[in-house]
Amino acid sequence: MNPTKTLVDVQDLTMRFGGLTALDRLDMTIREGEVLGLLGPNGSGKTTFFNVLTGLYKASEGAILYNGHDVIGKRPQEIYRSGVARTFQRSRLSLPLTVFDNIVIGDYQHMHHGLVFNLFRRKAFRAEYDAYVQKVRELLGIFSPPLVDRMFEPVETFTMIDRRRIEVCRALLSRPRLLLLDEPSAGMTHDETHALMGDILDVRSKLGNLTVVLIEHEMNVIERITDRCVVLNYGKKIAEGTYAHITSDPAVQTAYLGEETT
Ligand SMILES: Nc1ncnc2c1ncn2[C@@H]1O[C@H](COP(=O)(O)OP(=O)(O)OP(=O)(O)O)[C@@H](O)[C@H]1O
Repeated sequence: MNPTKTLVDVQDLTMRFGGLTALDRLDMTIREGEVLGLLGPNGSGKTTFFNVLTGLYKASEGAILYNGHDVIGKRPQEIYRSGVARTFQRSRLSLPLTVFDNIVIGDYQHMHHGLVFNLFRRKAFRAEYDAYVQKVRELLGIFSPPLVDRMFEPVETFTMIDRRRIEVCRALLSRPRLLLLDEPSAGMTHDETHALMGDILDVRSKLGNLTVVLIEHEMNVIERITDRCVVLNYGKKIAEGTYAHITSDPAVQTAYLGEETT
């Protein structure tokens, strides 16, 4: 891990939806190993940036160089396989399914699934299944040990914070190099958020080479866990730097409050 190395280089990135410009000639970098906060008022383009970076949307103009290669035009699975994983603002868990099923679902393209494979290669299927059980057990053991013994229980029996943990584990299953977290604290109490952020910092130090970009409205979370922040407004970058730097920036205060504060 090299904290001065640029992992993602965003160049002149523009995303238009009809007449609306959600990202407007955005230039920014994500450094290897950092926790970067992506901030901005509602509708400023934060989630759109994640959607472009993960291949869900194709940018109108510009480039995103991830590890030196432009991801624009690549399929989401290709980008995922190259080491970019994410969580979503709204929960995407299937509540009746177990923790295990929910975690491996994200990785299903790697599995040799399919009727023919299952029918004629039962042993191979069993071996693959067992390997996944082992992988999930290991990951839960690192990220959230109390969940290990409950990995075959349905997600609907878990608390909100555990559900969020399960979503983060799903994103971590592929052992990504870049983890994108879209408002992980949404719908949780202050204490739950505090605990989840502690887990994320913890897993980062245990897994080693992991870069994190965090979209978050809770400023105390941003202050606690980010190394650097980028602030967007109307799809443009209006500030960049440490938490102390960006919160004292008049342009940021204006964007959030509608007027400058002293
Ligand atoms: N698929 C889409 N089609 C049309 N407009 C979209 C689409 N996705 C996003 N937008 C618009 O792009 C702008 C940026 O949205 P985006 O969701 O990226 O903002 P955000 O900063 O993540 O906001 P929030 O903090 O509320 O989640 C908004 O005006 C939004 O309505």
